[in-house]
Amino acid sequence: MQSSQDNIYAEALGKVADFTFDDRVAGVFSDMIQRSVPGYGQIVHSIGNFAARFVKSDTQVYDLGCSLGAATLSMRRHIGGRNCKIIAVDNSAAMTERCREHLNAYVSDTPVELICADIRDINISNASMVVLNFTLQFLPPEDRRALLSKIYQGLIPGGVLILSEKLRFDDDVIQQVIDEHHLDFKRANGYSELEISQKRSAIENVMKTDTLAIHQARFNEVGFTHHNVWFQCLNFASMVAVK
Ligand SMILES: Nc1ncnc2c1ncn2[C@@H]1O[C@H](C[S@+](CC[C@H]([NH3+])C(=O)[O-])CC(=O)[O-])[C@@H](O)[C@H]1O
Ligand SMILES: O=C(O)C(=O)Cc1ccccc1
Repeated sequence: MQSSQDNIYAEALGKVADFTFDDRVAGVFSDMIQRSVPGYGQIVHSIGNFAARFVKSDTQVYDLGCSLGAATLSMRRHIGGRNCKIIAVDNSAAMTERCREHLNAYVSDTPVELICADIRDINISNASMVVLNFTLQFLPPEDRRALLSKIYQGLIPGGVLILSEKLRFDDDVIQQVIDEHHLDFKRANGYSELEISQKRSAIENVMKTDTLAIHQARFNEVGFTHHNVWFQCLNFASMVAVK
């Protein structure tokens, strides 16, 4: 298990291709997400605490878009002895291969079923907790509501969804102020102007962010009556919804 520094966009690329979760990205993903997403470590840590409170015996737990398994590992540490299964799903083979190594590096009595599949195609049932930690933003916007509805239907009463997302803001001034602050965070973490602008070009077609109002409306549409932001740092927020 080897984790390297992200220098994917360090050299000038003639044409910047759309961002994909390929082998190169998977190899540096841990470094990339920690240097790009303020609050990521705190969110992953807190997901473990939510699991300790919400995960019920004899139920299932889902980590949708699990990447290297950070949220799965955090939850698994807190839910031993409950006869639960964690179902971790990602459609990147490069990610799931590395995720398997991470999961195998620790012992636990909670089995993890790791599936390389599209989260739009899996069944969700008997779930006491579902995590979408920075994954929904990569689905085509028109597919997001159906996924959230499937999650709502698959949760048991009292079950919880943790949804973390990069936000966009309707107010242009606020958008600019917060975006610039986020870029300062990336600069402070060692990313150059070239890396920042090439990464931006790479993700602009594949990551269509929603406003908080859109997330709230969607929660209501699919049936969640209890939901709120529980963490926000700049344009990165994590929401909790309870069935
Ligand atoms: N349709 C899809 N089906 C399955 N997986 C998908 C799909 N679309 C994207 N992915 C996967 O969603 C993950 C998003 S990263 C999640 C971080 C992780 N949750 C973490 O807590 O470290 C967030 C980021 O890179 O900002 C990638 O691994 C994709 O392959
Ligand atoms: O890098 C960024 O600016 C982001 O918005 C977050 C991100 C982090 C990791 C992969 C894709 C997007």
